[in-house]
Amino acid sequence: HGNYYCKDGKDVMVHLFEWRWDDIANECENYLSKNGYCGVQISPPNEHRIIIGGDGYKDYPWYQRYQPVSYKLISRSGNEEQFRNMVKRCNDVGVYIYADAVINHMTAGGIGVGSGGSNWNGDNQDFPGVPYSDWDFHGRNECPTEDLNIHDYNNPQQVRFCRLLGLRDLKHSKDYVQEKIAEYLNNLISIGVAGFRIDASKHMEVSRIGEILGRLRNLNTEWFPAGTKAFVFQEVIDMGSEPIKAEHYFPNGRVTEFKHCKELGDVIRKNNGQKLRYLRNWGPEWNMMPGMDAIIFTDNHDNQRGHGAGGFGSILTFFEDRQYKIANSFMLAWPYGYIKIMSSYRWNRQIVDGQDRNDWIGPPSSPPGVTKPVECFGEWVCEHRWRQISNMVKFHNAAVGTSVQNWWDNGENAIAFSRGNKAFIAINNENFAVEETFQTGLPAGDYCDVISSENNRPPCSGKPITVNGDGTARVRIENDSDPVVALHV
Ligand SMILES: O=C(NCCCOc1c(-c2ccc(O)c(O)c2)oc2cc(O)cc(O)c2c1=O)[C@@H]1CCCN1C(=O)/C=C/c1ccc(O)c(O)c1
Ligand SMILES: [Ca+2]
Repeated sequence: HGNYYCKDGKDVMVHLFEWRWDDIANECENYLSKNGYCGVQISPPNEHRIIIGGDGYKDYPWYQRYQPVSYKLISRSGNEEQFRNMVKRCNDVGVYIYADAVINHMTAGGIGVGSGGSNWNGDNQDFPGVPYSDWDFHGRNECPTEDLNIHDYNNPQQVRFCRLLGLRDLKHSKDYVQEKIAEYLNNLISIGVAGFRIDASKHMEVSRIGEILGRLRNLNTEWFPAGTKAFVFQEVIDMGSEPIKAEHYFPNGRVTEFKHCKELGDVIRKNNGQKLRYLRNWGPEWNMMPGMDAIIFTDNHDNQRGHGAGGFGSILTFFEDRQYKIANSFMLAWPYGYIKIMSSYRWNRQIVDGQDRNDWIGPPSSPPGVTKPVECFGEWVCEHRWRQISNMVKFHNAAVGTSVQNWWDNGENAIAFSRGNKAFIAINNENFAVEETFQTGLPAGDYCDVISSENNRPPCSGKPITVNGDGTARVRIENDSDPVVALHV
């Protein structure tokens, strides 16, 4: 489904996790459109539950956005008018919006009022804001477990038809349910949204997702060519140990490749004695899905908090900034998959017995529960603005369509390669500096290392690099906080 994915060879997306719509609109105009980004994954725009844990603990957790109350466009990120404004302003500068579609479920048990003022009652599965009623959800007829919750991820029937952590599970076999979901997604499309992340796809049957996608209209011709279909990627957390596989979902569109972030984290952390030179055959030979089907990332909103594959031992995050820059530099330099850069907010991580006690904490807010405007590099990490990452997006765009050539490694944890005659990168994950004369594949001339410099050509605010007539260059890669050197035309 959907082949629309930006244009002019750009294809890097950023997940502006928990950002407000007004702030995203500003970021599209002021930064993303000027730095080679072409897509934004936004937090779920629909009305959601407001979770108060009580006595200040677990109040307004980030995952309240993943408990829908209705499909009204009123959430912690803003109202419908602000949403429309954001989509228009971003589309007008060629940065497209991919909405996080939470369509497997509604809230868990309990009752309350959602972020848009709609009443909801999870106990008797009544969501008047849609409306959904009891018969729109899976029950004893479909789910085999006593408490209607998922207990066994090796049982596809439980995974699809029982409740994920008590979340009321929509019955997608019903025409009405498919109609309401399609109505929601088509509303987003008519506003100008370019595609969707289908949340918790593992918990829906492939065919039902396909039927829902079959009900979608083509993209809005104010910004997209007539007949363009939504770009869809499905979240399927598949680390290879469960019967439900990512490739089952290929007929519907692309799929998140969670093996990517775990394996890359393990290599860069040197887990089990792994070496950077192992990345020479990075891609399907590492048991990952074909690049054309893969949405890849170094971390995401869930596993950056220690959940999911590998816990804290594998996934790299902004907390591990030196290794994180290596991971993102490599990901952006290597020709595999569709890349999604994570952009986070800071929280007070407190790992106790392998679990972050604060893994629930929501975005910066004042008063509690009301998200603050974004200020990069303070409470908002803005990884996508880090020079070492955003300049590598430009590297990625300059290298589009070229293959890996001139691979070099020192047998251990220092590697280098070029991308055709467009770009060259050297990465040093040793604990000593590396200095070599490399074949860069680049035309002779003066370049700037884009990891330390703003520009790729002189005048250089960082390291100048001269490429000789034979394409070689003498390069020294420190083992400091920026252990990468990258050049591109
Ligand atoms: O301990 C938790 N969850 C139990 C582990 C199951 O994790 C969840 C998974 C999940 C995890 C691993 C899998 O292999 C899998 O198929 C599904 O997907 C979700 C998707 C949602 O839309 C809403 C959710 O609450 C969840 C969820 O709880 C905490 C507290 C509640 C939310 N949560 C969380 O940890 C929330 C996690 C979360 C939320 C949104 C996501 O898109 C996501 O991928 C994970
Ligand atoms: Ca389900």
